[in-house]
Amino acid sequence: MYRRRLTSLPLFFSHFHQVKRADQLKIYQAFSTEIINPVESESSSTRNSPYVAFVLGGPGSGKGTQCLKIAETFGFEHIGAGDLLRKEMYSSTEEGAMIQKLMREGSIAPSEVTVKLIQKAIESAENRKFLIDGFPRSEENRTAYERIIGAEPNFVLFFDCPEEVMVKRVLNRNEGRVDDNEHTVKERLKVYKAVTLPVVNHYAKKGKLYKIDGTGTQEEIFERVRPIFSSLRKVHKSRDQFMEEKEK
Ligand SMILES: Nc1ncnc2c1ncn2[C@@H]1O[C@H](COP(=O)(O)OP(=O)(O)OP(=O)(O)O)[C@@H](O)[C@H]1O
Ligand SMILES: O=c1ccn([C@@H]2O[C@H](COP(=O)(O)O)[C@@H](O)[C@H]2O)c(=O)[nH]1
Ligand SMILES: [Mg+2]
Repeated sequence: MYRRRLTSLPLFFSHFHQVKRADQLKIYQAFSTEIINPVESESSSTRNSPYVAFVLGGPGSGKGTQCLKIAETFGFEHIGAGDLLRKEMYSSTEEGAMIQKLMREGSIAPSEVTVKLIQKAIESAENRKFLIDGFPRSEENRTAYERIIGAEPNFVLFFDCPEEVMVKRVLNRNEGRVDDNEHTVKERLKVYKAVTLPVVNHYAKKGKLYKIDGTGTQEEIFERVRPIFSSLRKVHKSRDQFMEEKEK
C-alpha cells in the first residue's frame, strides 16, 4: 500500500515530458536534462539506509564543481572518490605510493581500496544523503561497491561534455594535481571511454541515469541539476507526511 501510494505520486515527472528515442528507450526530457526512466530504487524506501547518488562524467566535466553546489543547496554530503585517494596518496604508506603511480598514469585504483575508503566516509558521516563523485569508474568498481556496501545507488548523475571542453578545463585547473597534464588527461580520457562509459550505460538501462548537458557556465549547469534535487525533496516531504499520517 505504502509503495503503491508513493509510486502514484506525480513527483519526478510533473515537469518532464516523455519522448521516445529511436532505440525505443523511454526518456524524460526536462529542459536540457535527460532523465532516462527515473525510478525511486527499492532501497531508498528504507528510511535509515544511506541515500546515495553516484556522480559520473569525464575528467573536467564539472562533477566536483556541481557536487559542491548540490551539497550546499540540498544538504548532501559530498564524497569525492579521487579526493579520498589523494588523501591516502599523501599518507606516506606503501598504498599511498601505489595510488600516486596509478593517478599519474590515469589508471584506476583497486576496487577494494576505493570502496573501503568510501565505506569509511559513509559510516563516519552524520548525514545520510551522499553524493559519491567520480565513482564507480569501472564495472568492476560497481560490482565491488554493490558487494561490499550491499546496495545500489538510488540514482546516478552523468555530466555529458565534449572532450575538447573537458581537456581545456582540466589544463586550466591549476590545483597542482599530479594528473592535470596533457599526457595524463589523454590516458584518463581513454580509460573513461573504454571502462567508465559502460557503467553509465548500465545505469541508463536500469532507469537510474540523469544525463545532464555539462556545457555552459557553472550556473547554467546547476540550473539543469536543480529540478532533479527539488523533485527529490518533494518525494521525501510527501513520504514523511504519509508516514506521519499513517502513524496517527
Ligand atoms: N561550467 C564550467 N565552465 C568553466 N569552467 C568550469 C566549469 N565547471 C567547472 N569548471 C572548472 O573546470 C575545472 C574542472 O572542473 P571539476 O574539477 O569540477 O571537474 P571534475 O569533473 O571534477 O574533474 P575530475 O574528474 O578531473 O576531478 C575546474 O577548474 C573548475 O573550476
Ligand atoms: O574511484 C576512483 C576515483 C578516482 N581514481 C583515481 O583518481 C584520479 C582522479 O580522480 P577524480 O575523480 O578525477 O578526482 C583518477 O584518474 C584515478 O586515477 C580511481 O582510481 N578510482
Ligand atoms: Mg573532480
